[in-house]
Amino acid sequence: MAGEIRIEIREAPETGRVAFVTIAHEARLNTLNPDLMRDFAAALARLSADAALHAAVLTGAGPKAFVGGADINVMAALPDGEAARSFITLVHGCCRAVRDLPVPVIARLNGWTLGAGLELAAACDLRIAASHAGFGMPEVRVGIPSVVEAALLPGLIGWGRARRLLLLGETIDAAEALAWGLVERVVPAEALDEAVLDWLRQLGSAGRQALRLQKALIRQWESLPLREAVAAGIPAFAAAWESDEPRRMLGAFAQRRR
Ligand SMILES: C/C=C/C(=O)SCCNC(=O)CCNC(=O)[C@H](O)C(C)(C)COP(=O)(O)OP(=O)(O)OC[C@H]1O[C@@H](n2cnc3c(N)ncnc32)[C@H](O)[C@@H]1OP(=O)(O)O
Repeated sequence: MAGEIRIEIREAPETGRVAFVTIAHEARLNTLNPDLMRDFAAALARLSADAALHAAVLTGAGPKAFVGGADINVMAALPDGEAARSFITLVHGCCRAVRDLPVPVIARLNGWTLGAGLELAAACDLRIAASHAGFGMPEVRVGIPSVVEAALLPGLIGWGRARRLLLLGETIDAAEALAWGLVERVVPAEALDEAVLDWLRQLGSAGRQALRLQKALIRQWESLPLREAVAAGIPAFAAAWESDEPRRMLGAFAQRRR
């Protein structure tokens, strides 16, 4: 089936080592089919093992879409519930692979971000959108519920707005997505790469181990009751001292103050 996953590793002193992951199925708005999803999850699993990686950027090929959703033609041909279960497990596997990447992942939303595409974006740690991008969960309009990582949406935008996306199938523009908290930044398309670079530089100036510990802790905070979420921070803080990063970076700060 058409489409591919492109991985490019770029390394620069101000950003550290960064993986640029592109979902490339431009003719079909980078929609997700089973082969593409298997390749995506496998590629991200390989990236997870890269101990020198500092951050990742996830985007879609071309100017029109980040990901236009799961492939409707494939879903229309699913013969039964068992096949549907396998298909949605692949979608979930892609979102989980993003969440499981131990480094911060920036979603570079270069256009339509719909259905499974919005779930992938929600699975990222930071979202930046081009001003022409559009967002929505049109599943109910094609007779299916929004499931798996759609469950992240209420945490981002609240239950009322999530219901507007999930039940009304509303499509919103980038300005509204920013106002709702669905994305963290919106810029004109021609400024998208510079804005991504700006975030990568900020991540690049932070400790690699600290970012990894922070991402893992945020994931725990998302699912734990408050008391356990707070307690989970203590071993995470202690774990930071397993490398020389805190001593080195705290020491450098103290040195500059002197
Ligand atoms: C478990 C997860 C489920 C889901 O994700 S459900 C959500 C699925 N997504 C959607 O419902 C969006 C469907 N697409 C659209 O409504 C439109 O596209 C847009 C409004 C996003 C863009 O419209 P325009 O700019 O006119 O582009 P275009 O000509 O419609 O699309 C270019 C090519 O992409 C194919 N395509 C678009 N979305 C999908 C899709 N989700 N699955 C399969 N193909 C898709 C089209 O058919 C066409 O292809 P061709 O030129 O061969 O006709």
